[in-house]
Amino acid sequence: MSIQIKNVSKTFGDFQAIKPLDLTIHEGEMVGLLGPSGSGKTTLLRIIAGLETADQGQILFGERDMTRLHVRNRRVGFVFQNYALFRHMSVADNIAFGLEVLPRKERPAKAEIKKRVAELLDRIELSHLAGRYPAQLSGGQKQRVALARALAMQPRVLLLDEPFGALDARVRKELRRWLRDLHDDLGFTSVFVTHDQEEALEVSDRVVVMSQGQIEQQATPEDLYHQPANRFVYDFLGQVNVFQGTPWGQQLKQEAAWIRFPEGTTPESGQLYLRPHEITLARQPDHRAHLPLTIKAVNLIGAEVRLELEPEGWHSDEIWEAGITHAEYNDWQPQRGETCYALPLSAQLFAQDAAQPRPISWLTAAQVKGRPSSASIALV
Ligand SMILES: Nc1ncnc2c1ncn2[C@@H]1O[C@H](COP(=O)(O)OP(=O)(O)OP(=O)(O)O)[C@@H](O)[C@H]1O
Repeated sequence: MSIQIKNVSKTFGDFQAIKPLDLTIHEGEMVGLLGPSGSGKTTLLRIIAGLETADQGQILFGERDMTRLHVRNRRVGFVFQNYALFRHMSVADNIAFGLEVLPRKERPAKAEIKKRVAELLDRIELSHLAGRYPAQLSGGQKQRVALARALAMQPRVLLLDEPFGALDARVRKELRRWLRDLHDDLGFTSVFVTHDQEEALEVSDRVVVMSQGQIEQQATPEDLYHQPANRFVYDFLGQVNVFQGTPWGQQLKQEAAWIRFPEGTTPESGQLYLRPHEITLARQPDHRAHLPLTIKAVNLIGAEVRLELEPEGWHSDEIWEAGITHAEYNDWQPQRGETCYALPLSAQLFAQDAAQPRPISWLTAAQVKGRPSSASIALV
């Protein structure tokens, strides 16, 4: 079932939580609403659900206008962060609840309800815990039951508000993959709210980035990461290293630090944004840049070694970050307090007055082809 949001807005008192916006969610799509706290994600989700009324605009499911339809009649499934399971009911009864309370003429036969619950228990891999009560379950198990309960009603649209927000990182990761599989298997349309970029980028077909009640960008995770529409999106999605400078010939310069722009490109006053994988680290500067950095922290946990770097003799509002492989770490053995130099591979220039960033690349065509996915250390 597709969802169309047309010119919807919402105010609470004199505060505009949602500015007039349009959004189309395609049938079978999984869309993540991503944004900082207070950006209007939950309000938008509640408007889709019918739990909140928009001041203006229309909500369509398929071709059907749902704007004035009560939440009960929209056939949406919900999952919230705080489980909301019935404490006095077993897992199986929790899942069956929505079906049991349907008006008689819509209610499936007892045997059918039993069958559906058994299938769902199997799907959430909790058949062995059917008789347990919520207090006897872990957070991850409770959330799976909450999902099964929503799915029991066979919704065409599943709405999830920070569904895994209260769980620890490992369980969260597991559950979001599991949700994605379930979504693909059952073919419903899902919209979920999160403020976790990694979560949004990992499971969504499309991510809608919101701030201050409006949509900043809607795109596939890949496009969002590689072609951010504006500074807000760039900043919000993952770590970014920022170099603020003014032009000096072919260089963008700040104090003693500089980056030389490739031939054929002109530096402009503004900020150069470089993702951690868009720089390499070296023991010496070269013709591309003079960006001395002090190593502040070395984090060995993960697929690559993360270095936190503080500008030396120049300024950046936030600490810089870069990753090197474990093999490079073993060769180099970087120590806290040591100086190293960042060299740019590619970047986006946000010139002072420009709305759109300008991509800058120091890579040759051959390098672009064989480019590693993480930063690497040039052991010179
Ligand atoms: N019922 C309400 N009455 C008054 N203001 C509200 C109400 N619901 C939401 N707001 C305000 O609207 C804004 C958007 O809230 P919303 O919950 O949609 O944000 P959010 O992006 O989901 O944030 P979070 O990630 O913190 O949940 C906030 O400033 C919030 O205080």
